[in-house]
Amino acid sequence: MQPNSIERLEQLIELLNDYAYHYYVLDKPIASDHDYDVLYRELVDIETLHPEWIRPESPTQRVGGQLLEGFKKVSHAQSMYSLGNAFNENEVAAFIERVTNAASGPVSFMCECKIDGLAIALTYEAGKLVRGATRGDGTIGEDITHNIRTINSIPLQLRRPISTEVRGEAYMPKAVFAALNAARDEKGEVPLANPRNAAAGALRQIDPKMAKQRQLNAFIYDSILTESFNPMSQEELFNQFSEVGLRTNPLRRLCQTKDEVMDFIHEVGAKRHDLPYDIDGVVIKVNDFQLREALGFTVKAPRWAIAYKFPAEVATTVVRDVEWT
Ligand SMILES: NC(=O)c1c(N)nc(OC2CCCC2)nc1O[C@@H]1CCC[C@@H]1O
Repeated sequence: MQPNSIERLEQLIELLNDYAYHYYVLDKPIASDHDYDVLYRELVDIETLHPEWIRPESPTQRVGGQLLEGFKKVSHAQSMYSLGNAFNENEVAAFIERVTNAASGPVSFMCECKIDGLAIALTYEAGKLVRGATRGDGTIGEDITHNIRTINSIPLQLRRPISTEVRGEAYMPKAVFAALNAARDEKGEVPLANPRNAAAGALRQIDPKMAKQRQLNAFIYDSILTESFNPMSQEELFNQFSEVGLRTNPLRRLCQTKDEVMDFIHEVGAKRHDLPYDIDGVVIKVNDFQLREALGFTVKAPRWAIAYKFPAEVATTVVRDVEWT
């Protein structure tokens, strides 16, 4: 294969995107940073020699050059629903009872961490990322493709050439939030209030270079054009997401009873402070898609899911000991 050939360019894109999948999506690197950097440099060199060969799915294209004036509006093909809330075990029990009464047999529930970030919608055509949008009011969002592309765990090209729209949560990892605030403190700048606001600010940046600096991450949890996926359940949908290269949160559990749901809620609640991301609860979803179909939606939210919210935390303000002179 010729060194500066289009075949070599295509091979490098495939290789580098595969390395990125293992590193950012599976969190299991298969190449050293050095090896990645050497190949990345080779790709940049070929693209510099032949700019007409540059592909949108090339890893060198994550940070675009042109700045937008503003954000285009996006009307969601299917509403991005919100979730009804449950604040205690009784309300969880009531949800489970209501759903079980509507079912013809035992119901299983997929329980997921409720990531405290921003809902996003990603559109892929023939496996290539063509659009990223905010939830907005659930019906109309904003086109933030240029910033979505800077999130390393969101593939620019799926591992299967499918066309679909998937939904998930973009968030700022706690460690990134702490580092950004330390840097701002150094410069005497006002600190960011919390990771959620910081992520919202990042996705609203006009300049993708600024968004990239915010080092956001994302988990995918839903899809609306499921003809590309043919899942019978949330469990299967998560497995199919992984197969095509989409990142999902492994901290989830399929539960058969209210007690198992509550056990998961208590376990996640106990480890909440050690998680690398902020959560504000647990989302409890009917696993089976046929039962979801039967239950349907209210105007605002699905009848087949509920968000158990953790009690608001008491902000412990540390009062410094005053040196009495
Ligand atoms: N924040 C989350 O981690 C989360 C999740 N794990 N799963 C869902 O499922 C959707 C599917 C249909 C209705 C809710 N939604 C989530 O967050 C939503 C986005 C908008 C309102 C909720 O925060």
